[in-house]
Amino acid sequence: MAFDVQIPVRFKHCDPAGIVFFPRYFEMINDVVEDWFAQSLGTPFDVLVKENGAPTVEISAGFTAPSLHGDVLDFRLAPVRLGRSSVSYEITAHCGDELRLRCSGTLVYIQRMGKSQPWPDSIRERIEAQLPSS
Ligand SMILES: CC(C)(COP(=O)(O)OP(=O)(O)OC[C@H]1O[C@@H](n2cnc3c(N)ncnc32)[C@H](O)[C@@H]1OP(=O)(O)O)[C@@H](O)C(=O)NCCC(=O)NCCSC(=O)c1cc(O)c2ccccc2c1O
Repeated sequence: MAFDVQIPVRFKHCDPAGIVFFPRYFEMINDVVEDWFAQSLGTPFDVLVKENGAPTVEISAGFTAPSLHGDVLDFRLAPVRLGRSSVSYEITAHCGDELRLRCSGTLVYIQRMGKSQPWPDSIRERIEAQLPSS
């Protein structure tokens, strides 16, 4: 099961050529992950960061076509591997039928500013239910 969210391309995302500048894609990707936690895993980041964190330890992306101011991007996040404290995901963004980006990332549940911690059961159960084999 995947998590879907739309992000409109705004003026703030674009370079002077009118296309999305790549760091803005990484901010969008983080927004998608934040929305996934809040809407699908039952843990908004503002709650999570009070005593914990979820920093990214690995991320890679490929950009297959430019996005323009006014485009609406359909982001899809799917968790692909769940470990003791880590989760790996894949994200795609399409505009209509056109693929704009692919991203793979891993984040780790930590004690605030500290070491990795096992996922709480409430989050683990929700991620497990979304893995491809479920
Ligand atoms: C995150 C670390 C503290 C982990 O180090 P630690 O020594 O505690 O744990 P391990 O090294 O044993 O690994 C635990 C776990 O992670 C997997 N893992 C580690 N590195 C990688 C990697 N490169 N690729 C893939 N997987 C990796 C490892 O296999 C283990 O998996 P298990 O599932 O088996 O447990 C330490 O790595 C660290 O501090 N890294 C730096 C992180 C960082 O600075 N990232 C830069 C951006 S910060 C950021 O993105 C961010 C920060 C926040 O505070 C957030 C808070 C809330 C939400 C989002 C945040 C956020 O995005």
